[in-house]
Amino acid sequence: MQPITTKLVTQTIVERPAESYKGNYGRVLLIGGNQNFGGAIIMAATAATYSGAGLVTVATDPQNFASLHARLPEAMVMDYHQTDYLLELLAGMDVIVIGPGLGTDTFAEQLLGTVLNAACAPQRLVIDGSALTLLAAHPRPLPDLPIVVTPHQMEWQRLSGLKISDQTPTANHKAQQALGVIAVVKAHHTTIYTNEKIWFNPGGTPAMATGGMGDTLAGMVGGFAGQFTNFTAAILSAVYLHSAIADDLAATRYVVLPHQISALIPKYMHDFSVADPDEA
Ligand SMILES: NC(=O)C1=CN([C@@H]2O[C@H](COP(=O)(O)OP(=O)(O)OC[C@H]3O[C@@H](n4cnc5c(N)ncnc54)[C@H](O)[C@@H]3O)[C@@H](O)[C@H]2O)[C@@H](O)CC1
Ligand SMILES: Nc1ncnc2c1ncn2[C@@H]1O[C@H](COP(=O)(O)OP(=O)(O)O)[C@@H](O)[C@H]1O
Ligand SMILES: [Mg+2]
Repeated sequence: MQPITTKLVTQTIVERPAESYKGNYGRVLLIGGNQNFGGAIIMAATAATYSGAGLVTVATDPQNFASLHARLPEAMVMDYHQTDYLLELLAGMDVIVIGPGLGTDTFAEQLLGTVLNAACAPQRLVIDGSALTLLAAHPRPLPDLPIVVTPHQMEWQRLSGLKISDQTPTANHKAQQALGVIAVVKAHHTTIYTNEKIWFNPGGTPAMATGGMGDTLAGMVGGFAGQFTNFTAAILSAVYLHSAIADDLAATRYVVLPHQISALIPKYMHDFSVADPDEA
C-alpha cells in the first residue's frame, strides 16, 4: 500500500494558465437529490464548484431548485425527469457525478440506466451514494470510460459482496479488479484501488462523521476530474485534501461540517498549487 503524499497533490494541482476560461476547467453534471435528499446534491454541487469546476449543472427534482439557487447561484439546474433534455446536456459534459441523494426507487433506477447507456469516453464518471446501492441491486455492465466508485463500507459490501469485516486490502483489490473501475473505499483511513496499485489516505478524523461528508467528497472528485488530466491523481488529490481540511479544522472543533470543508477548498488548492513539489 502506498500513502497519498503532499508531493502527489502539489504535482497534480498546477497553477492555472492565464490564457484560459471556464470551458477549460470542466463541465460537470451532478445527478441526484430526490424530494428527501436534496441536501446531498446541494453539498456535492457546492464541493464541485468550490473545487474549481468551470461550469456546474445539477439535474435534480424541481423541489430542490430554489434552495440550490439560494445556496449556490453559480450552478445551473434542470429537472431530472426531462430525459430528452438531460441526454442533450449530458452529451456536452466532461464529468458526470451520479448518486448523491438519488434514492433507490424505480425512477432512480431507470435514470441510472439511462445515464450509464449515454455516457461515453472521454467523459469521466463518478458513481456515489444511492447509485451504488442501485448498481449492487441491479448489476449491469458499466460503460467503457474512466469511472470511479466512492462507496462507504456498507455500499462496498453491497457492491462487492464482501462483508465489512472481510474488507481487507487484498480482498478489496480483488473485488475492484473484478469490477474494472477505480474504487475509493471510504472508512477511517480510506483506501483507493486502481488496476495497478493500492493507495491509502493518511488523513481523516471522526469529526467527519456527519451526513453529507461523502456527498462533498463525490463533488470534489468530480471537480478535480474536470480539471486535472490524470484521472487517478485527480481522485487521490481530492481524497487527500478532503480529509486534510477536516483534520486541520478538527484541531479546534469537535465536529466538522461538509460546508465548512467546501468553503476552504479554494484556499487549500491555492496553497498546494504554489508549493514546491520537490520540498513537499
Ligand atoms: N442531507 C442529505 O440529503 C443527505 C443525503 N444522503 C444520501 O442518502 C442516501 C443514502 O445514503 P446513506 O449512506 O445514508 O444510507 P445507506 O443505507 O446507503 O447506508 C447506511 C447504512 O449502512 C450502514 N453502515 C455500515 N458501515 C457504514 C459506514 N462506514 N458508513 C456509512 N454507513 C455505514 C449504516 O449503519 C446504515 O445501516 C445517499 O444517496 C446519500 O447520498 C446522505 O449523504 C446523508 C445526508
Ligand atoms: N471516523 C472517521 N474517520 C475518518 N473519516 C471519516 C470517519 N467517518 C466518516 N469519515 C469520512 O466521511 C465520509 C463519509 O461518507 P458517506 O458515508 O458516504 O457520507 P454521506 O453519504 O452522508 O455524505 C467519507 O469520506 C469518510 O471517509
Ligand atoms: Mg455517501
